[in-house]
Amino acid sequence: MDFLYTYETLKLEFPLVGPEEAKFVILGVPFDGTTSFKPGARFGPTLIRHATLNLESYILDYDVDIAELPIADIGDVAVVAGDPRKTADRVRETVEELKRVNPGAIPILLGGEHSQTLGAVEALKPASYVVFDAHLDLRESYEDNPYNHACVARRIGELGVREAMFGIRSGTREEVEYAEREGIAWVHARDYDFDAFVELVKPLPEPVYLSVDIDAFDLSLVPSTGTPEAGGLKFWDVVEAVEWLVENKRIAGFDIMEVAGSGLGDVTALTAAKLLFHFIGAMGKRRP
Ligand SMILES: N=C(N)NCCCCNCCCN
Ligand SMILES: [Mn+2]
Ligand SMILES: [Mn+2]
Repeated sequence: MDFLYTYETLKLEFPLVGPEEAKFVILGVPFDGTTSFKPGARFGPTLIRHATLNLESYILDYDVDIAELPIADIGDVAVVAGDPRKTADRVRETVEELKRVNPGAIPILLGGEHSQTLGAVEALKPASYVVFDAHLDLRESYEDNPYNHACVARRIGELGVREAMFGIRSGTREEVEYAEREGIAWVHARDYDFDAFVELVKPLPEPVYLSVDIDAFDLSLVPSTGTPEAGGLKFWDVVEAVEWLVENKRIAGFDIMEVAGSGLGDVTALTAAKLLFHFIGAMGKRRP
């Protein structure tokens, strides 16, 4: 099947199925047009796919071989250079097209900057948005653009989607006050633990869209990202939360965003690829 806005790319190395029969559908969004500090997230989708070549498809934690699961990869979205809204429109239209041909598919976005999560959320209309991020992303506008990566959670909340954020350690006073006014729950990275995650996420309505801005992890794991911040989360802390979420909530979609880098085998892409495999593996382990 051909999508209006996608083109073929490097693929994962195990047998992939078509988007019509897949359970998981990977879509790259190589966009970094509003990156404000470190560029390179446009290379994220390719770097993550390449990093997966280094990993075993068998997830020994779960006794699941994801190569046996129905996964499709529909390539990357053709971005509109410098325009986060028009590119997110293409993401939205691509995900809408996918859901028309395969309503049961779970889209997995590989970014590319966080602004593009909006397109997937607009298409999927989840009841809740659970996000791991160093940043609140609740700015009204940043660098004269309301669709800047620093505004994505505000745009999503304006759609009426409930939000819970984890790993936060950066934001403005206005964003903190906005979160307070709007009842947006967030946990500072220094206060994060599994119990705090379950306590906030358990009452959220389903389905849930799970977004991981890779800068939620500690800087040692993700040196190549758009707006790096020290003092982040540990890898297995996030995986443990993902496992609980997958087991206890219906998932509308998933993404791993803000993976930048300039070379193959980049540490940040390896972290993202491992997380990707654990998400798919945990979904594969879940009772039908
Ligand atoms: N959501 C985000 N990634 N936010 C980052 C926005 C840019 C913050 N730089 C502020 C620099 C002030 N000197
Ligand atoms: Mn961030
Ligand atoms: Mn973000």
